[in-house]
Amino acid sequence: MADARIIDGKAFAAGLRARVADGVAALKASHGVTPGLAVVLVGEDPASQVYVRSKERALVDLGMNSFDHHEPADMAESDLLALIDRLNADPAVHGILVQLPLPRHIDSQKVLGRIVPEKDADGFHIVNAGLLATGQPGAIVPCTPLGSLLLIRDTLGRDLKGKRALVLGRSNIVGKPMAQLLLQADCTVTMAHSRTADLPGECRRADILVAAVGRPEMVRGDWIKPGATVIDVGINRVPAAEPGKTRLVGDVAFDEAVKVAGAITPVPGGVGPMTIACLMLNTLAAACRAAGAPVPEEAAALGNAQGNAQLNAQGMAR
Ligand SMILES: Nc1nc2c(c(=O)[nH]1)N[C@@H](CN(C=O)c1ccc(C(=O)N[C@@H](CCC(=O)O)C(=O)O)cc1)CN2
Ligand SMILES: [Mg+2]
Repeated sequence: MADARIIDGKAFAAGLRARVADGVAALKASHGVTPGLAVVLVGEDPASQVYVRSKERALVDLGMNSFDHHEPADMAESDLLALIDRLNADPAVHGILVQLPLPRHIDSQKVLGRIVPEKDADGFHIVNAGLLATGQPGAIVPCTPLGSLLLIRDTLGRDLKGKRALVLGRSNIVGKPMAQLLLQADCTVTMAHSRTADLPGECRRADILVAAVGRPEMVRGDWIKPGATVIDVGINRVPAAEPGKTRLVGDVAFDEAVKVAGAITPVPGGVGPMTIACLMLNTLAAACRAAGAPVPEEAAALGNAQGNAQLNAQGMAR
């Protein structure tokens, strides 16, 4: 069997960013509105600093406003909540992003829950989770699962009806929303996790396998159904062969899986770049909603007939 097609998330993300830039220009021209995202970073975690810088650069590159709030690690939770309140009230701010993880003395759920749902660019608020779970078009969808769905659609086409999908991992920010998106796309969805019996057997039944457990190379080649589409959400840093160096691996043993799968995302260069591109898309969508302009279809990402009918009714489908 030929090796799997490598799904180029970096290239797809570049195309998506170009479409977002076009949408930003169109919104400026039609409504005189420049989308703006407040980027809140608390503390000096080096990885978070890198991600936040990439987000701020992407915003400016695509013609949007970046409102940067870099706060000290010992910031009081009450001060962070007060900052969120100010951003909620600011009409120039269409989206608010609080980089995770937050320092341990701050209750992340409390902070994320303080963001008004319509500015929740990450889609982490329980109102957005509820809208997604009930299949409503106004949901802001978390960036990593949204990006994963866009890659799956690009690989398999938009009709995913009847496909068996397995989501490995049950986090609120990846596993659960990913399962909801696949369910709405009419897949038969299984959620698996560390306590699942016969995990390899469950995986082997899946036409679409999304791995989001945070365990380096846990999914082996012989866990994969021949020809399956494999989406590897894991970003794990492990020691490299060269002493003192590290390298990135996913949750899937890529060298084994590539020989069995039909298509597979690499790490790096697969799902990762989609996360920031989808944050840009969600920011544009939030600004469109605030301005009463049509929302880009990719941001809604409802793959089912019901969702598309709802979108058509609002003149949003492409
Ligand atoms: N508020 C949020 N916090 C965090 C999120 C998030 O979506 N919202 N996700 C992660 C970090 N993250 C963005 O914030 C992120 C992680 C990875 C990548 C990425 O492009 N990865 C590259 C590899 C990068 C490298 O070499 O280290 C890839 O996979 O190709 C983008 C964004 C946690 N926090
Ligand atoms: Mg990747």
